[in-house]
Amino acid sequence: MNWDDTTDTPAPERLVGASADREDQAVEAALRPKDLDEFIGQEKVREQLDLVLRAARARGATADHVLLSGAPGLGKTTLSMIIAAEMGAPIRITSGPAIQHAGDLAAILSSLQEGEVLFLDEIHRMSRPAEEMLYMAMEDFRVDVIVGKGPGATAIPLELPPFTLVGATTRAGLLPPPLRDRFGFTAHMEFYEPAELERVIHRSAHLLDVEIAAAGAAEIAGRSRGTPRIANRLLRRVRDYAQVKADGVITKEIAAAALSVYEVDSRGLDRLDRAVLQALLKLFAGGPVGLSTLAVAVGEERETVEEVAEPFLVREGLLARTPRGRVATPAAWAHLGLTAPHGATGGATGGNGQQDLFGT
Ligand SMILES: Nc1ncnc2c1ncn2[C@@H]1O[C@H](COP(=O)(O)OP(=O)(O)OP(=O)(O)O)[C@@H](O)[C@H]1O
Repeated sequence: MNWDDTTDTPAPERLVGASADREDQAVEAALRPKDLDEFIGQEKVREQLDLVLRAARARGATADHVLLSGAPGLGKTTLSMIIAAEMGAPIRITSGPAIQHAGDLAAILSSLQEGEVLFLDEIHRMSRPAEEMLYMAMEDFRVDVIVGKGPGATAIPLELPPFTLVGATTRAGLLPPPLRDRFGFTAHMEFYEPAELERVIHRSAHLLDVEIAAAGAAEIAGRSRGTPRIANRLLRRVRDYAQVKADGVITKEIAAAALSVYEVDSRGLDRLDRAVLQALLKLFAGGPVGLSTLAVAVGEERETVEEVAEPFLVREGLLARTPRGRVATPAAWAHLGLTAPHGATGGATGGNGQQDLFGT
């Protein structure tokens, strides 16, 4: 496998952050499923992809270009490697931010072997000229390399061997339609169900040679935010705790105790998520409150609250973004074990699910 990615390794992140930190990158290779049968969940995507790949193999052809969209850590890189493995093809890995000039892309494309899989992560972040070069490469397996500058510049056509582009994006909506249309198969990856994450955790525990009880895996799965990468990361932290504080076996109690040390609660909220909810409930009676005011109250940047904490709180149904500001839902009061003050705009009558939240 070839790594062309020259972007910086991201700094270590929150324990429940979905992007890969350095430790993830070091261990993930060992935990990646190697073929479609080993890949857990995403049934529809697997079934459809299986058909696409089998048909291409039967024709002796290169597989169609594939676009994978979905949040970080759901298995896009893993699937691209599986596509290459299933096609018996080598894979080259790069990313949109690493391709700033059309020449960068031309260099990669012109060195591809026949049938090779080119994985382009964060394809929505590629520069415009590179993107335009990619259109022709995808469609005609040809690029025009521009030599020289100004009026004397000439385009030299360069034939490419047939290849399969696997593009990955967290933001499919940001892709220009001409690019989106050139993919023969598009798959959207969903967040995983807790039962699927339990299977991911059991599989990883087996590979890491860690003993884990079913209830221990369920405890970790429930806190993993629907994301295999987070499940694997939490498993490693729980393994440390089990090794230091117990006999190395992960039980439900050990998992819960370990994750409370790391301040990851029963729904996967961390310190920042809870600070935002607590401020919203305790200082602003559940809202509505403006984002900037909320950010000042928790001592964080506005962007941090908006981009780091809020998406998961919204997805979990704990916080709503309304035109009048941020509002806590009844589930938020219940989750923090608080009772809404009578008459609070974002108010509920407590943790019993009765509420008049949007009735005002
Ligand atoms: N379906 C799955 N079954 C088992 N393990 C999985 C699955 N999906 C992902 N994983 C594990 O989760 C980790 C992260 O997966 P991967 O790197 O493929 O995510 P990604 O979507 O490419 O993330 P990013 O968008 O940050 O590049 C890997 O270690 C992989 O082993």
